[in-house]
Amino acid sequence: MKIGVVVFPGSNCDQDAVDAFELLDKEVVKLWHKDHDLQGCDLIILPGGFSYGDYLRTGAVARFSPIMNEVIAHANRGGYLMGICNGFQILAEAQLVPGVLLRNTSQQYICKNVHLKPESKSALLTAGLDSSKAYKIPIAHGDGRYFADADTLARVQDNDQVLFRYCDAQGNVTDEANCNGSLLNIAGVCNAQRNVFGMMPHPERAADPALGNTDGRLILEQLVSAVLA
Ligand SMILES: NC(=O)CC[C@H](N)C(=O)O
Repeated sequence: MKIGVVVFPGSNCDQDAVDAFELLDKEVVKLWHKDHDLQGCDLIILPGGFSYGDYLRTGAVARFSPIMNEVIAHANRGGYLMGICNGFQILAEAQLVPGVLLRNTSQQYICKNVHLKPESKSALLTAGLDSSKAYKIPIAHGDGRYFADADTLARVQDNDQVLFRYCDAQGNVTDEANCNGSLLNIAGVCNAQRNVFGMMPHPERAADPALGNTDGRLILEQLVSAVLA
């Protein structure tokens, strides 16, 4: 199994993603955004950062990077693809996952640990996680407020596509725990086919025991086992 992490101009979490998957003993390569070759990777990661300086809208320019043609074709073939933070914003711009990410209601960039409740029982990323546990994962974003029109939101819920919701440390999904004002506290969603995953929090920044929190590693382990399933 081989993992490819796409590097856009302005990506700043690509090496964190590489390090996190290497800690899981996986083969990881970086894929330059101008390339057209996914190098036979089974799982593609769009990492966090500020691709193209977040100009126009965050993710709006990166969505048109050359490699996105191959990334979209990979997803359409049923290949696994995950976007983290800016990667999630790029997935939304490419309409590979439902909904959009808007400016946080506070109008502030927020950088802190939050808690996540795994939601979807049918998505391989979350089906194996403990739904009674609140996973402590860092966020770092200014544009993380999940929004979708009413029809899309109803479809996402009915179809069990909500991956994570912001909760408190006890696992309660409350308004206070909703750090950025996302609809229904949504922190991550998948596509209807369940092979494309997007989430705002950064599991790759909570994967190394040296950093004192390995809750993110549990999520990345699920991702890897989903690809192997
Ligand atoms: N950590 C990140 O990926 C930053 C995401 C994005 N550029 C934002 O501020 O919303």
